Amino acid sequence: MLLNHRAKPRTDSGSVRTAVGAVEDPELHRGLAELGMLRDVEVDRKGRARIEIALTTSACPLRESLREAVTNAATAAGAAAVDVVFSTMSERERMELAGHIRGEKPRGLAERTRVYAVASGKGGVGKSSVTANLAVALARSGQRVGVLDADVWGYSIPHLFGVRRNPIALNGFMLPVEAHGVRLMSVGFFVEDTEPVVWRGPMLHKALEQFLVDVHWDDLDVLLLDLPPGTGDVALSLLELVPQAALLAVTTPQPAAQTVAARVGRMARDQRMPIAGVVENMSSLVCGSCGAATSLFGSGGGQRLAEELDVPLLTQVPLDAAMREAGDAGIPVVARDPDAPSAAAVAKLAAELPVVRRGLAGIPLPLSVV
Ligand SMILES: Nc1ncnc2c1ncn2[C@@H]1O[C@H](COP(=O)(O)OP(=O)(O)OP(=O)(O)O)[C@@H](O)[C@H]1O
Repeated sequence: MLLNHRAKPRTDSGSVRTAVGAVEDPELHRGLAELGMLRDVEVDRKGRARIEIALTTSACPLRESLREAVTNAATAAGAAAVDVVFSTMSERERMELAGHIRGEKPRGLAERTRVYAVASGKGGVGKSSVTANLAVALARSGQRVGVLDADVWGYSIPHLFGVRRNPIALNGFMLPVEAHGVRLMSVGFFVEDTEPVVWRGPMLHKALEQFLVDVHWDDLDVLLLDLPPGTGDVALSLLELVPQAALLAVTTPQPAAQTVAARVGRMARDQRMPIAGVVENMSSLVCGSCGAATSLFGSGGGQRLAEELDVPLLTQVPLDAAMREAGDAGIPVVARDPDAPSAAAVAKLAAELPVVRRGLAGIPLPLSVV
């Protein structure tokens, strides 16, 4: 009697399909099968898999990271070799996908999202660096975090996160760009670095509104708003658009910085915006070899501002070359060098960030009755 000794296939198309279907799209945060992005899956007798993935756009910037995730999932399911081929969704399929996403959850911000407006009296005190690092630290603690770069003239969030690409647009809404586990939206994604951006009042308000409403933030735990320095139109527009926001005031220890930061604090008070606390940045310079601390910008500014506003001084971030280098490299220091003194100070801020809610009594809400 002849026995069939042919080896059993290592896997089959059903197992590979199940494994790959569960791979999450990096920006839509749903499985590829659910999103209708997983098309043909063929596995030959030798266990070689050919997998077709339909992208939302042919210029999808996440093509390579998807290829890697799909290959890993198929390999884990037993495929001996994996060939990932990409196609592009038709307009109709994109509309269906948009409807599916929109139908599940409302666009814009979820009601439960905690919003912090990070503000400073003047430029250059490290407001954007604090925002970027706080966001990464919160994301690393397991929270869903977004950053809206509302510093519309001096946007630096794309640079600090090392990303610059157009967000994917899906029939009437945009997906935030994701980096280091944080969802980002910035004017900087739409313009060339050297291009001047000119805003006129109503246009500015409209753009901020779009960034809040037409972006699929998708049920964030925390949204950080990186405000332009000072007390200008952007701050006022955002207060109107996001009435639940709380202020996080960033200052250096210098008396001059503290005085102008106090103005921002008073503006918040006038608008009945709660103040979560004060962050003192560039506090002291710690010598790498001997550990001695030098107060380059003086001392006590953060504490005085906290007392003046009657809120806690949440953390003191030292002047740290690691923070500057990380910013220049486009990798926030919390991710690049978590043991650096500046990273530790921001991690403390993330761990102790107070939850504050504004009492909405007596405040006109941007709602209309239909
Ligand atoms: N704690 C720190 N130690 C060392 N360098 C820092 C620190 N904080 C910020 N910097 C550096 O200072 C510069 C200004 O920081 P950043 O852009 O975050 O300030 P900003 O207040 O947001 O400025 P602007 O409002 O003008 O955009 C950057 O080069 C940044 O890397």
